[in-house]
Amino acid sequence: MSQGFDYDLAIIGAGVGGHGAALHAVSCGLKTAIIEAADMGGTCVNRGCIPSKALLAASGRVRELRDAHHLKTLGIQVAGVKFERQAIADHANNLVAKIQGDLTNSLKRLGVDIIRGWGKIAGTQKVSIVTDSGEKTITAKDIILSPGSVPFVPPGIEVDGKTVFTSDQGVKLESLPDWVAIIGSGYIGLEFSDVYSALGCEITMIEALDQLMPGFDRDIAKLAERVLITPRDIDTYVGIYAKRVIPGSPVVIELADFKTKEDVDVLEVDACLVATGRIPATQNLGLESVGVELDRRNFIPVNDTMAVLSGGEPVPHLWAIGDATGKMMLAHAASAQGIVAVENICGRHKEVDYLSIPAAAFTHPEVSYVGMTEAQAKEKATAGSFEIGVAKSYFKGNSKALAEGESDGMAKVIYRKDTGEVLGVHIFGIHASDLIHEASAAIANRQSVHTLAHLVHAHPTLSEVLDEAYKRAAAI
Ligand SMILES: Cc1cc2nc3c(=O)[nH]c(=O)nc-3n(C[C@H](O)[C@H](O)[C@H](O)COP(=O)(O)OP(=O)(O)OC[C@H]3O[C@@H](n4cnc5c(N)ncnc54)[C@H](O)[C@@H]3O)c2cc1C
Ligand SMILES: NC(=O)c1ccc[n+]([C@@H]2O[C@H](COP(=O)([O-])OP(=O)(O)OC[C@H]3O[C@@H](n4cnc5c(N)ncnc54)[C@H](O)[C@@H]3O)[C@@H](O)[C@H]2O)c1
Repeated sequence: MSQGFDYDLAIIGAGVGGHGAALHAVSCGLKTAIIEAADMGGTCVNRGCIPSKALLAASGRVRELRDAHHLKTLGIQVAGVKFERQAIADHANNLVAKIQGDLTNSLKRLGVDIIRGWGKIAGTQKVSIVTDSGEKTITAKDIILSPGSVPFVPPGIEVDGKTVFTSDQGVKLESLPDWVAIIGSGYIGLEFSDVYSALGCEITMIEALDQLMPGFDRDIAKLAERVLITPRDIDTYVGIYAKRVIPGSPVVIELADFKTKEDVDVLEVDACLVATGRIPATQNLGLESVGVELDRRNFIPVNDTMAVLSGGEPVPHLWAIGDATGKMMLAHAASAQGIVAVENICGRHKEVDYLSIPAAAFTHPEVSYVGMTEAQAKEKATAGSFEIGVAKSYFKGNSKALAEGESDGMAKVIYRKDTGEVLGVHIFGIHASDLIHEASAAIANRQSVHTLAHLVHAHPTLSEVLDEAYKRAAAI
C-alpha cells in the first residue's frame, strides 16, 4: 500500500463506472474506498439499463404473444394474452433490488471500504465526505471521479414526477397513460416507445431535429422508423420542439418549430416523458481546490488515459470516468474507462479505444452499432484523402431470421476502400445487440473486410448476416 495514505485509491461515485474501477483496483492489489451519496449502483442499476431492460423484456413478450399474424405463420394460436402493469413494474423493481445487492456484496467481499455520503476533493490526494455522522477526510494516493449524470430537462418544461416525468420515474411504470407524449427520439425515447406501444398506450413522439433518431446512421434510422414507429400507434412531430410543458390533467404541451421558433400546435395528453438527453452531475465536487475547470458543457475534461486535465495538462493522481466525462454515456464505456484509469494508476499506459465500443437500443427488434456512421466516415475520408465503401446485407436473406419469421433488418458495414479496414458497423434486426460484438472485436483489431470475409460462420445463424456483408464488401 502507498505509504502515508489511508488508501491507494478513493473513488467518488458507486455507479457502474466506479464499481468497474473498484473491482479492477482490487485485482491489482490496491487498497480501495468507494464513496456513494445515494443508491449503490448509480443510474444504470437503479434508474437506467436494468429496470428499462426488465420492462422491455416483459412488454416485448406481450407484443410477441399478441402478434396473432406472426404466431399464425409459425402455426401457433394464443388466445387472450393479459398482463398486470404492477406485476411488470415489480419484475423491474425486484431486479433492481437483486442487482443492487449483488453489486454491493461484490465490493464488500473484495474488501472495498464503502463510505456513504457526499464526496468532494479537498485538495491534492484528499477527499472530504459529508456523512450522516459528520464530515470526515481521507487521503488517497489516487482519486477517481465517477459522479455520473442526471436527466436534462429543457427550459420551459416543468416536471412533476407524476404526469410529466423523466426516465427516473418512467422506469417505475407507475401508470400506463392512454396517451403519452415522448419528447426526444434518442435511446430513451425509442426504448420507452417500445414498452408503451406494446402495452397498449397511444404515443406522440416529438423530435426537435429534422429527423427521427438523429444520433443513428441514416439508413438504419430510416429502416428502424419503418418498423418501430410507422406501423405502431405512434404519431410523430419532427423539427418541432416542446416549448412549454405544463403538468396536470391533461398535460398541456406547446409545440413550436425548432428553426423558426413559431408556435405550431398545442397538445393535451395524459402524460409526458421527457427524454431529451442527460447532463453531467459535476457540481460541488471540489474541483476548484485542485485548479480544475469543467468544460463548456460541465463535463470533466480528461484525456484518453482518463487523467483529469487542467489547462490541457494531466493533474497528477486525479482521474475521471463515466458519464461525467461526456465521452460515451454508456454503462460498459464507464467501466471500460475505469479499468483504463486503474491500469494507468498502476503505471501501465493504456488508452480507451472509443471506436470499438458498441452501443445498442433494446427495442423489438434491436438497433446496434460500433464505430462511425456513414456520414462520420465520409468526413474522415475527405480529410484523410481516402474513399469509403459501404456493404449491406439483409435479414430477409438469412435462413435463421426467416425460420423465426422475423426478417425485418439490415447490417451495414462501412470500410476503407484502400485497406479494407472496417470503420463502422450498424445492425437493425433481431438480436442486433448480440451480433454487434463480432464487429466490435474486428474494429478493436483494426481488421480488414478481406480477412473477415474468410471467417467461417455456423449455419444457419443470424451471424451470417454480418458474414454476408463482409463478403459483399470484399466482393468474394
Ligand atoms: C433509462 C436509461 C436506460 C439506460 N440503458 C442503458 C443500457 O441499456 N446500456 C448502457 O450501456 N447504458 C444505459 N444507460 C446509461 C447508463 O446508465 C450510464 O451510462 C451509466 O449509469 C453511467 O455510469 P457512471 O458510473 O458514469 O454514473 P452513474 O451510474 O450515474 O453513477 C454515479 C454515482 O455517483 C454518485 N455520486 C455523484 N456525485 C457524488 C458525490 N459527490 N459523492 C458521492 N457520490 C456521488 C451518484 O449518486 C451515483 O450513484 C441508460 C440510462 C438511462 C437513464
Ligand atoms: N440502450 C442504451 O444504451 C441506452 C438506453 C437509454 C439511455 N442511454 C444513454 O442515456 C443517454 C440519454 O438518453 P436520451 O434518449 O435522453 O438522450 P439522446 O441524446 O439519445 O436523445 C435525446 C433526443 O432528444 C431530442 N431533443 C432534445 N431537446 C428536445 C426538445 N426540447 N424537444 C424535442 N426533442 C428534443 C434530441 O434532438 C435527441 O434526439 C443517451 O445518450 C445514452 O447514452 C443508453
